[in-house]
Amino acid sequence: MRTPDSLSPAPAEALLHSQFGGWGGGGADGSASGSNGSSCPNSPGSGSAPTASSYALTLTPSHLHIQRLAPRSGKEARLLLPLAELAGCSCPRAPAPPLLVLYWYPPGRRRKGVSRRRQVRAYLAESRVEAERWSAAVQCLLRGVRVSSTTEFSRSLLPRPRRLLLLVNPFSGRGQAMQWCQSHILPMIREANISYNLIQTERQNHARELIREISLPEWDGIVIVSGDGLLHEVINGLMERPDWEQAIKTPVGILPCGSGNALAGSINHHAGYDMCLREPLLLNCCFLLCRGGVRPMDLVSVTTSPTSSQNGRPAPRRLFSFLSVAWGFVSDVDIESERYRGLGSARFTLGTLVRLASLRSYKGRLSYLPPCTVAPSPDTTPPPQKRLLSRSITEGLEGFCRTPIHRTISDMGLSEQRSLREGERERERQREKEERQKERQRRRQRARGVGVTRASSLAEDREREGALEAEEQSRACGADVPETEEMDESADEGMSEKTGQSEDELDEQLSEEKTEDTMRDPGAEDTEEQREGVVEARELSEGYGVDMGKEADESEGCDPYLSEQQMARRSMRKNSAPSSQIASAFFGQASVQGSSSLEGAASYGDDEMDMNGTYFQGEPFPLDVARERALTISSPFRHSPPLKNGSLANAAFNPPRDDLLPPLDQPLPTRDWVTIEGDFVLVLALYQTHLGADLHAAPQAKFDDGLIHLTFVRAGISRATLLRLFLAMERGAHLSLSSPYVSHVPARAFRLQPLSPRGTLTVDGELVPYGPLQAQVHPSMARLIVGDAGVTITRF
Ligand SMILES: Nc1ncnc2c1ncn2[C@@H]1O[C@H](COP(=O)(O)OP(=O)(O)OP(=O)(O)O)[C@@H](O)[C@H]1O
Repeated sequence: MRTPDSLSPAPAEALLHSQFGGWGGGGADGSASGSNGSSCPNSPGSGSAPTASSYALTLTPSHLHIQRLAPRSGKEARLLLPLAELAGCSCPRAPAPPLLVLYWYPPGRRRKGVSRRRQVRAYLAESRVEAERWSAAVQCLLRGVRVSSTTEFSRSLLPRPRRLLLLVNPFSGRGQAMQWCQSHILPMIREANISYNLIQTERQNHARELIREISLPEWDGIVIVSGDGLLHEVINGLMERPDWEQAIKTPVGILPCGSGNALAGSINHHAGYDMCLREPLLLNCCFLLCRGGVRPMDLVSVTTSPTSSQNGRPAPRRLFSFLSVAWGFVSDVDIESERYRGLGSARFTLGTLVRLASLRSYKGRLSYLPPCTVAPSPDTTPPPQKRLLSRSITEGLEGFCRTPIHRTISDMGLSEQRSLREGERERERQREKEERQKERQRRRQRARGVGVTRASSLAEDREREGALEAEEQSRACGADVPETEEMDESADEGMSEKTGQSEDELDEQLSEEKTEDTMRDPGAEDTEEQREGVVEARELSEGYGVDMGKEADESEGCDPYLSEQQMARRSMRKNSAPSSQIASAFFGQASVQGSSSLEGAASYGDDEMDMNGTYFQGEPFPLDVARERALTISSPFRHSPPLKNGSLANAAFNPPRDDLLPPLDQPLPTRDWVTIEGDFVLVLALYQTHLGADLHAAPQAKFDDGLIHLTFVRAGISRATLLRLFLAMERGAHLSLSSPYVSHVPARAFRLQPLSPRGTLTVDGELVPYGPLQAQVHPSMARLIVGDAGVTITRF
């Protein structure tokens, strides 16, 4: 029996005080308690019986104080039972004896993976009326009913029992969902006096269809017993209803039976519990569900590339996400590790090792809108005037590790330029030129070992491209091309970003692991090591009894082991891919293939899926500068009609507008947006604290902070550093890991334009068409059942 320091409640705190007899006698401490449900006093014929013990019970708003009176009363015979650890309470009907039954789930010892234990404690009241009074009082406190020491407790004070719709995916995770329902979930839910209806899903999208149709007022909450994928269906089913505004306010909950269980990990963390997996995690989440606290949760509206034509015209798809958007390493691991599903959450560990062994990078452009800056108070110095014409330059990426850079905007601001007077333009050009020179100077210093990495600017890429092409032409004509400083530098920059001896790598090699290889070093040793890595991963997987199959890998156009020259040229061209290509993809323009593959337009409508379920584009992005400029000065999105797209297009209602984003086929606003362009190992947008139950990837996130937490890792990072990043992520300690390749920034919206022709994109772990994608947060749109921790807004 636990003996806390101050056991006796202050008299003013006491709501009820009575004497009870003992029941059952199974407790090791001699108290009348049963445990683990084997002798549940709910069933009169269960074999339990009155004992000779007697107890004094005192109920306060936060605790139940239990003092054994006989035999052996005293300090050591006291128990302080926090109501926060009770799942429920009951008074079995006649002919059962008048019992007060408490269902207590104290947390396990604070050790990783130790589960909370179920204990049933029963006390025999003098009369049924007394037992019911106590039961009502405890339930009032558990349900948040306002009470005081003068309250006359009775059943009539209680709100009606809660009703939950449980949706179970029997195939999630390792296929244990139904078994865990029987053994853990349903017993606890019954003890909490919750009514439920359980439906097993029969196929993908079954839950989504169901949620679109059902009458929602009948339910106090929709709870999925599965992984995150099924909740994604439910959220989207709710958003596809004509009454979506009301429907999305239905509290949703999750009982983790999947492989990743990211949202469950976030709920577990929010409640203040230690990280755990499998049954301990399930018990924690089920317990929190029974407690019933509800919080607002942000949703992120994601617009993806179209997959199919509607009336001959491809339309973008829109969906709602509660967890993440991933591109590169994270989504690759997620999708490719499907084949190891039998391993449960270990599938991600294995998938990570396999992907690390053959690390890929992807070209692309990431633009994001940082959170609003706080309006300056009158006495503060006004912020420096924004540069009117700026470029997509990212300086000092190491600074990104902690602070967002807000000042960088795209170079597509032709509409802004128009408003400049001639003189201003001239001064601006001059300033730009000076800045470019300074930048070159800085880069030279960095290349000597003290620098930081940078993203290539669109304008500079074009410059380089032009210079390179001119050089090529001259060479083709047999001309002797003078190697000016400008040319040297451009080529050098271009090459340095593409080769194993990049300035960034120099940094990292110098600072942390001089002997380590980097992923894009084309050297023979590197390739050898990669092969070894694959072999190791294969051996590991064989150890698990898993057939790894053939790696889907290294498609044309993104082979990291091309010659330096090829790499530099190819990437220069692709980095310059403009937003016009998105437009042409949507509207089928410029679909004619030119003689050069670079002149054709990519068509997202032609997305294909390979054997691994990976979407890829048939063609790389071509460059169409004229079209891009035309689009750049087109009208801003604010005047455009609300999006009507994807599965929501046919509905006779308006889904919430993405007011921060233009349509996907139009350029982003020039103000406030930051654009980073180059080679990425991964881009991850997360809005929960956890990416998996054991991956604390965004410790700073809150359910309703109105933020998307972006993490991006740029090419050049070594495998060792990437592995360290993921290992540190388990503890949420990765934010302090300093690498110039790793950046963490908050955002309200972002756009991702993959420029590599092949890759995987996932939303909440579900595969979506590969191609441009954009997203915007909609703060506090949904409601999540999270239990008691934090500020409880309401109870369901
Ligand atoms: N009865 C079913 N049969 C086949 N697929 C289903 C069924 N019910 C749901 N699905 C789909 O299965 C996919 C995976 O489900 P879910 O995410 O719940 O499990 P998981 O992948 O094991 O977990 P996690 O997403 O946490 O890794 C989802 O896309 C979901 O839509």
